[in-house]
Amino acid sequence: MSSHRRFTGPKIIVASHNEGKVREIRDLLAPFGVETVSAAELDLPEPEETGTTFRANAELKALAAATAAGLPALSDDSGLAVDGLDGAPGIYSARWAETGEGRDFAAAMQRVEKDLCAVNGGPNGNRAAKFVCALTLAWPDSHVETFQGEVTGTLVWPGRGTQGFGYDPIFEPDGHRLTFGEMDPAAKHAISHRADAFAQLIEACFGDPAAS
Ligand SMILES: O=c1nc[nH]c2c1ncn2[C@H]1C[C@H](O)[C@@H](COP(=O)(O)OP(=O)(O)OP(=O)(O)O)O1
Ligand SMILES: [Mg+2]
Repeated sequence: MSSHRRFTGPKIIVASHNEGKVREIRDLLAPFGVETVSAAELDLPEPEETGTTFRANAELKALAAATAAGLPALSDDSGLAVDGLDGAPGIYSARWAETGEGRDFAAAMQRVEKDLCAVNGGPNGNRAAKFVCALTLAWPDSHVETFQGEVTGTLVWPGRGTQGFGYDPIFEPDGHRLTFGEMDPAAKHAISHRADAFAQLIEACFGDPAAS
């Protein structure tokens, strides 16, 4: 018997204001016939990410949307954690790109590379990193289910590819020679941190109850 609460649909809020993420989450939910509406489409406010962990931020974003709109909401808090930088930028991955008027990921990637070269004494050395994703499904009564996924890889410089979003051009997942920026969306979805967390969410909250 699973102790997870199941999603009984039909409609879910994708509690994110990041278009790249919303697109990926919609792709990942597509096989389950769930109707989605994004927080941006509902004009929901973007809550301040005051948590100190991916989990805490995912939970506060999903709860804010679910309680405001009276519908189950799915959030994603994610980021790039670089081994040699003690896990930075981590939960600050979006904030490293903040310019005051929008986001500049070219600048954020440059900052990662500069900091890593400073630590390593040059472009070689330990370039291991991972992407982490916490997904929370929250209900209007404040029940939450949270799952965390990750994918390990290596940082390349300069970045390559124009697919995906955020830090994708500099991240080469282990066992692959393409960066996430060079991969087709389907190839990224097969191995990403978001897909890893998603598989756990689907199994716990969307799977066939008779099968568990
Ligand atoms: O697959 C990814 N490929 C590349 N970069 C990624 C990925 N996943 C997270 N990231 C980076 C960029 C993103 O902006 C930040 C997450 O920050 P995070 O606060 O969770 O999301 P966000 O502010 O962009 O949207 P929102 O909070 O409305 O969901 O980490
Ligand atoms: Mg955010």
